[in-house]
Amino acid sequence: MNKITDVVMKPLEKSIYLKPYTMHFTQNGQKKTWDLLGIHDSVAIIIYNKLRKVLILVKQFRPAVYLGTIDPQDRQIDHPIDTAKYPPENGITIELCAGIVDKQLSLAEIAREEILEECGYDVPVGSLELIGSYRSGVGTSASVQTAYYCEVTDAMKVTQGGGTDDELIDVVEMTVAEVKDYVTQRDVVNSPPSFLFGIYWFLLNKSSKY
Ligand SMILES: Nc1ncnc2c1ncn2[C@@H]1O[C@H](COP(=O)(O)OP(=O)(O)O[C@H]2O[C@H](CO)[C@@H](O)[C@H](O)[C@H]2O)[C@@H](O)[C@H]1O
Ligand SMILES: [Mg+2]
Repeated sequence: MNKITDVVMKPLEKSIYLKPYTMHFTQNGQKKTWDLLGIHDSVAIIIYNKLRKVLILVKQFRPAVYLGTIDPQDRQIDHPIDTAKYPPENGITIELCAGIVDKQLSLAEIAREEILEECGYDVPVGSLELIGSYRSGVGTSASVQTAYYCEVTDAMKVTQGGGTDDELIDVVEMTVAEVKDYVTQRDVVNSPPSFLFGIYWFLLNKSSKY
């Protein structure tokens, strides 16, 4: 996919993607604090190619997932990460096509753009079926993610996809049987809860129709 080298952790200085805070509050008269990260809202799309009966998914290297595979004593600031001991491939996930809400467009328009940029399908915005919105996390960061369902055909495929600018994304196709095996495996599923939600939503609401 792509070769990851020269990995080293540095302290966060400033970021346009996340804002660290401590919230101070009083609950039932008791003073408390909670450490938090402010992050963007997002959209995610379950894409089904109805002609070839495959789900269209994305595979990419996720630094946060990779970090989670590294023992705390081996990820100290300014100490190079041993990529022989911790293979970067362990940071590669399978996910729904998804993107952050960072433009003045409707959520459905942002979803349409992500489908085109990441997966290469040019879909009419009206073909997106709204599934619903939920909290992306509740511990240290929480934003709203809105999920859509979209059916595509090969005639809508206009590019290879793969993301924009410096994004490196592989488009992956999985049959319903393959995705069922993937989400029910005993090993850790290297995918976020939003992916599991989307796949189970599809299996419950759509897959029996095909
Ligand atoms: N912390 C960071 N540091 C540096 N660059 C960053 C960054 N966050 C974003 N970026 C940049 O912005 C781009 C954002 O990509 P997307 O809009 O496709 O969102 P993404 O799929 O990562 O997350 C969406 O999809 C996944 C689900 O698969 C959700 O977990 C997530 O909340 C949602 O926003 C990245 O490719 C990168 O260039
Ligand atoms: Mg994305």
